[in-house]
Amino acid sequence: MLRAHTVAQVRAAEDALMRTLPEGALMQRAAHGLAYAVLDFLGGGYGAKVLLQVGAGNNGGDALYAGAVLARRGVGVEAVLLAPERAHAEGLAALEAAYGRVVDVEDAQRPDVVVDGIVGIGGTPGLRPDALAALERFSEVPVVAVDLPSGVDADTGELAGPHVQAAITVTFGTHKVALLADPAAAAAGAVLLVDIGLELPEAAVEALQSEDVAALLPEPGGESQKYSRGVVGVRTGSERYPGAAVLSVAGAGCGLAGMVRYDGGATDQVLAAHPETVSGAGRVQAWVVGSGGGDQASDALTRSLEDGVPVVVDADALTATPRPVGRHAILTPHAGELARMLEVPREDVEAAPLRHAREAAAAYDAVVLLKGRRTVVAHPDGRARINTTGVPWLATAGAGDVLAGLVGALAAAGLEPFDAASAGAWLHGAAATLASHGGPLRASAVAAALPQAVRGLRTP
Ligand SMILES: NC(=O)C1=CN([C@@H]2O[C@H](COP(=O)(O)OP(=O)(O)OC[C@H]3O[C@@H](n4cnc5c(N)ncnc54)[C@H](OP(=O)(O)O)[C@@H]3O)[C@@H](O)[C@H]2O)[C@@H](O)CC1
Ligand SMILES: [K+]
Repeated sequence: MLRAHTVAQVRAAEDALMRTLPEGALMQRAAHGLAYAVLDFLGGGYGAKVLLQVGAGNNGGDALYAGAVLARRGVGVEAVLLAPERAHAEGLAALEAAYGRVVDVEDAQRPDVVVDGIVGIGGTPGLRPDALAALERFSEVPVVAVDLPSGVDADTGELAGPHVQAAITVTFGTHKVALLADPAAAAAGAVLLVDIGLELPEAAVEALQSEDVAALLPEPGGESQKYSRGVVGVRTGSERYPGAAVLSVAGAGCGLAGMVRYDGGATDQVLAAHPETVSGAGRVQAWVVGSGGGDQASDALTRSLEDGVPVVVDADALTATPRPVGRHAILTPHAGELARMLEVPREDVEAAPLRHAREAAAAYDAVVLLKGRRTVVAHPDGRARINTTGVPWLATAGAGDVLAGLVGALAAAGLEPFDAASAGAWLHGAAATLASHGGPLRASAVAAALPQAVRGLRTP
């Protein structure tokens, strides 16, 4: 499991650890990790040039100490001090002892890499004009961010004005929430975690990794039969929108549940595309409702909720969902749908997906899966997971139908709604990566790649 913590949690863990260590030891661990990450990024030290952007706090201290390590490895290191009187004194002395140079920004040479040590977890969101001006001098040069891309809100992943856009972020001790949650996570680039020995409490936000998903997936045994593996019922699509039914049944038919039952208005098309589907009402262990259901979606939702089994609620059924609906429901909106459900502008949801997913989970007392580049799964008890698999090509019509069906199959197989939603999002993204091969994809190809994504988890 990849874990992200809040600033308060990191501060408490740092304080506890610092009491047991010699002064400055933690910063040395951080700075060495940072320096070696920069060397890797540069592909070697000699002849390379690095410019440090150094703020007034310990984030700048990390950059200065790392600069000293780099300078001793043959890198030409220059440092711009944004607050010269308050720059980390020992870090600055270390840099100068290694023949690094302090320069005014207009005198700096064009570097191969800019190191962003402007602010870390002590920063307020946004960038001050002097920092912005210093960054703009070499705006085309890749940035390695120290701990966080400066300017983002560490605890929420929200933005408040200008911020650093990093190629990589080297973070210390644990991931910060902003490194997982969009829109800030999109500013972090690839994230490298340097272990500095912190003992941390339960995470504020998690991201499932392949081994977590593998451990959650159902495992058929010799005794298994189709009913014991779970039946997933699908009430999506209509005569007018048969495609939604075909695609959600394709997701539900990923093979992780024992059987798919279709009980909607596009039976002929579903059976033609997926002959293994059983048609008509009957007992199921989870329902999938909403997508392409048009006017009948609300009725399908009501009937499905009456069964008391988990219900995946998508698209047309979302606005008809009672508030609260209860914890057997898994709501799967995209930003526009969540905006309508919460009666807020869509841009507000896009600017703060984690916050809005949590608000909706609390308001509906249900698991909410908010689709996006970084899909958020929020539990009404406050837990949240963020999905990191997938490719931009996955933003395509019908992909959400496949996801709803897949999550339904996992719930029918016995996963808790929170696990079904987050494992479903992970597999959906992994299947999209396989289907894409770096190029465009169709939603049906994502569904077709699901067994391969599952197989990939099982191969040692
Ligand atoms: N603690 C530890 O053991 C370890 C900590 N480590 C490192 O320390 C970092 C935290 O350091 P920190 O607490 O000194 O705060 P930090 O992020 O440098 O920023 C505070 C300074 O920035 C300024 N400032 C604020 N907002 C700003 C803005 N928008 N734009 C511009 N400036 C702004 C603010 O100035 P002021 O508001 O006072 O003018 C203040 O002086 C952490 O992220 C990690 O990198 C590692 O070495 C591992 C061990
Ligand atoms: K930074």
